[in-house]
This record gives sequence, structure tokens and C-alpha cells, in this order.
Amino acid sequence: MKNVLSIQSHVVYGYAGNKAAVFPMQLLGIDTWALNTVQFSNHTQYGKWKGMVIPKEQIGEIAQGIAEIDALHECDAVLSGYIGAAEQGAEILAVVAKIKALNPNAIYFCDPVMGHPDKGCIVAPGVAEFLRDEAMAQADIIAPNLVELRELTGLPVENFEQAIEAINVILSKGPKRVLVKHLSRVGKDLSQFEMVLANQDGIYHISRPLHEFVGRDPVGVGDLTSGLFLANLLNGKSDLDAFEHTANAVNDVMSITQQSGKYELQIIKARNLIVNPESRYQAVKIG
Ligand SMILES: Nc1ncnc2c1ncn2[C@@H]1O[C@H](COP(=O)(O)OP(=O)(O)O)[C@@H](O)[C@H]1O
Ligand SMILES: Cc1ncc(COP(=O)(O)O)c(C=O)c1O
Ligand SMILES: [Mg+2]
Repeated sequence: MKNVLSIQSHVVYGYAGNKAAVFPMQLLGIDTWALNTVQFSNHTQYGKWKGMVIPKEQIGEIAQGIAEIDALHECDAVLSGYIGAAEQGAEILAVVAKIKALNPNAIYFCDPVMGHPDKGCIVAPGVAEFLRDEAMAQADIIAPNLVELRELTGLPVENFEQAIEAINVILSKGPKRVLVKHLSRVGKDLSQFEMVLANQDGIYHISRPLHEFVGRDPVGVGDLTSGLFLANLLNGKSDLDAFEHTANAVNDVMSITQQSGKYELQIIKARNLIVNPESRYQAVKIG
């Protein structure tokens, strides 16, 4: 059994952060240790929420507690996502360093969740700078969306070619794999939902249908995507197989969510499809 320390938000109602990642990773057979950066009533794209950011000291203390029962070396990967306050950043990187010292094979997967001006995803001040200036260089895998790709590289990224250039810039800064979890407006076909995966061997592209949601699109898709991709890799899948399974499982969750007419991701309803997706979209090697 592989173990992941998943450091992200907790929402009591609905699915984002750890709520969108932990159960799907468990479904794939990964023991997921959820460490929450915030506890909110609901995700921030409702425009209002209650709850608190967890004090930054909790992150190191919880890891220390696990070390003191002699279990921290069992951690195979750290996954970080939504951060509640910039000061939590240094604590997360210290935990990553501590785990890597105990288990040199452990990896750090950084989902660089940033604020999204058009969508109302609210992230605390300084978090984007922390992700760009400190976390990116430490990450073995990083999974930006288009907005995050621009912020991490400082490049405008107005088209597909520029997205590939930006990915190559990130690959020169430390991460060994870059998963662009949503190409959005710089995709090849704006009527599709597209992702790119780049590693040392090449660049892969995958397209899946863009579903129509009435009013607003569900939140937590990026968190679900990152969790599933990491879980697949820990299960020993090749990068290509992990990428395809992730795209197909997330597409099935989106289909069920859309058919149900819901705003929150229908992760529980789609549980069997997360394990065995019905979709069969395939990635294409493009470089
Ligand atoms: N197949 C799909 N059809 C339509 N919308 C989708 C699909 N998959 C994801 N989305 C939407 O696309 C958006 C992706 O958000 P974005 O901020 O670009 O990336 P991320 O969720 O990865 O951080 C979300 O609003 C999500 O609901
Ligand atoms: C509390 C919380 N966690 C995580 C996220 C990230 O969600 P996504 O996967 O859509 O980027 C958001 C976005 O609004 C959020 O409000
Ligand atoms: Mg996101």
C-alpha cells in the first residue's frame, strides 16, 4: 500500500481540495493522509463561506507527531493544493524535506492552486508568489492550469506553442513532470477540454468533451485531477497510462455531475467510474 500526505483545504459541504482528492485516491488503493490547510463551510467560489485557516504550526506538528510514532518514513508522496495563508508554504516545504530525508524515494506533487480572477477562486495574498518562487523548484511534479502556467513562468501564454514553451521553462527549473490540467483558451480546439503532460521523454496531449453546465462550472476538478494522476503513478502506471486514466475518470465524473444537474462534483455517485472509467479517450504524443 502506498501512502500520500495530502495537504489541502477541507470543505465541510461539497467537494474541493482534500474532499475532491482523498476519496478518489483511496478508491485507487492509496492510503491518503489528509492534513487540512483550512476548514471552510464550502469552497470559495460560492463567494461567501465560514470557517478558518488552520494555524501554520499545525502542519509541522502533525508531521512531527507521525514521525514520533515512527510512521513518517512510510510516506511515499506529499501532495499540496489549496493553501490557506502564505506562511503555511514554508511549513509544507519543511515537511517535504523531512519526509525526503526519511524516504529518499518520496516525491513532492505541487498543485499550484492560485486565485482565478474570472471565476472567484479566492486564495490568500502571497500564495502565488510562494508557489512561483519557492515551491516550484522543490516539486517533482507540478500541475498548473492556464492561469497558473502564466503566473509560474511570467510568460503571457496566448497560444498552444507558447504553452509548450512555458512548460519547458518549468522543466528547466526542477520539476520532472508538468501536467497542465486545463489548457483552456490556448487549447487546439476550443470545443474540447484539453490537457498536456510533459516529462523527460516527451509531450502528450489529450482531448475530452467539454460539457455544458447551466450557470456555473463545478469546482474541485483540478484537485480531483491532481489526486488521481498521483495515485495512478504510485500504482506503478506509466505516465501515459496514468494520464489517460485520469482524463477518462475525471470526464466520467463530469458527465455524471452534468447529467445530475448539480454544481458540486458527484464524486460518490461516480465512484465505480473513477476506478473503471467508461470513457476511452487516448493521449497523443506531440513532441
Ligand atoms: N469536461 C468538462 N466540461 C466542461 N467543463 C469542465 C470540464 N472539465 C472541467 N471543467 C471545468 O473547467 C474548469 C477548470 O478550471 P481551471 O481553473 O481552468 O482549472 P483547475 O480546475 O484545473 O484549477 C472548471 O471550472 C471545471 O468545472
Ligand atoms: C477551498 C478551496 N479549495 C480548493 C479550490 C481549488 O479548486 P479547483 O480544483 O477547482 O482549482 C478552491 C477553488 O475555489 C477552493 O475554494
Ligand atoms: Mg485549480
